[in-house]
Amino acid sequence: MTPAARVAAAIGLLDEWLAGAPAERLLTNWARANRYAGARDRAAIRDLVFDALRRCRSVAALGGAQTGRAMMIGLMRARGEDLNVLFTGEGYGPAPLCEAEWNAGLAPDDLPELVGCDCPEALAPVLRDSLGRDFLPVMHALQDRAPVFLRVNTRLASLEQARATLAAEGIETRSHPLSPTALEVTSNARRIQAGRAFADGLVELQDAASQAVADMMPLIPGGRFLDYCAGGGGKTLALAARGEGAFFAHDAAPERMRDLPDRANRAGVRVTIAARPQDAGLFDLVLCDVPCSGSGAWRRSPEAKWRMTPDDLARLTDVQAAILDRAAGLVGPGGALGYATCSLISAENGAQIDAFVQRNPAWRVEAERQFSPLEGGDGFFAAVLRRETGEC
Ligand SMILES: C[S@@+](CC[C@H](N)C(=O)[O-])C[C@H]1O[C@@H](n2cnc3c(N)ncnc32)[C@H](O)[C@@H]1O
Repeated sequence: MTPAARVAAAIGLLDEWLAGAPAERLLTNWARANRYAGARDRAAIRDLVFDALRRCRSVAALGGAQTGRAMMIGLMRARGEDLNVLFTGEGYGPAPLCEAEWNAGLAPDDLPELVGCDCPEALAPVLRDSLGRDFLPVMHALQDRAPVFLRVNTRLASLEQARATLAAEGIETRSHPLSPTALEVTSNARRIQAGRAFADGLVELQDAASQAVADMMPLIPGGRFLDYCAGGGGKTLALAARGEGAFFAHDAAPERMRDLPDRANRAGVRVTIAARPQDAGLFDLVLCDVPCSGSGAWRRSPEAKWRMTPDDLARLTDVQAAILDRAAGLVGPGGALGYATCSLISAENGAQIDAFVQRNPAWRVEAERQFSPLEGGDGFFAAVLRRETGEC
């Protein structure tokens, strides 16, 4: 496909997204319906769609309308591309711009602040409150693609061994200060999942701040550890790679853990799926990586930024509080309760922990940390709590 034909495909997909369809499903269906498109075309179209979604407000304003076509015009304007080359109407490319389109759209310097930083209007007050002076730098950081990070499975390889195996496949990496197991991929990220290092369990795809959250969780040798909101099991595997013990994974939606047994096998660790953790005894650590706004990960999942409402946020904070209260009952004497979100919003983070301690005065905060996208990884929050009296 020509670059112009890819732009035309992205325009169609963005129109469907604006009508309410989820981006991932649209891209999958598009690939099925257009078998002539190769892997490079699919990747390029995906990048165009996601680049536009990260900057949905600003590219629509630069293009002059909230349509797929205007968003692509706006994105190309933001990139300084020549619209006469991409919008020719030749082959499968989009039609040339009409007079009105040439004149439509704001200049970059005229974008209102929230539009220019692609902040959702309804969540702007809580984001401003939560981020303080970092509000604008963080919102601007979330307009760009996230770096690709790997977690080295130090049970199977050292950082240097993993780097060498990756380099032999043309995948260049560098270490990252957020976690001693993190490698930032600097070239050929698309080769990772087909490569040896990945197939042999030496590395997993995992954001560096997500790894740092797992690093913060206290493990004791031979202990019993529960990942209470395990999802795909990224944090379960990061914990299990750190030491010996019995690792359990639970999720209210067990189908999300479908791939976890295979991933654990590949990583050389054992993870027990706990359908009813309340029947599995007490634990030395219960980690609650709770459902959240995902605001720290909006670079990876940009549509969540535009679809989340303040009501959704209020519902989520209720769920988070209920999960913490339930999980606290699964922690044994002297054990720890871990809490994590990939959120930048304090109602889901520090305020949630403060409220938990108010409801449960026997617990104290042992560690607490907000990770900012300005540090390179996703925005994450993590806290470790311990019951002071040892009673349960
Ligand atoms: C942020 S995701 C977890 C991501 C995962 N820990 C990882 O690192 O890949 C939150 C998970 O919480 C699960 N969840 C939602 N409500 C829950 C509940 N009441 N109890 C347990 N899990 C819940 C969701 O199904 C979802 O998989």
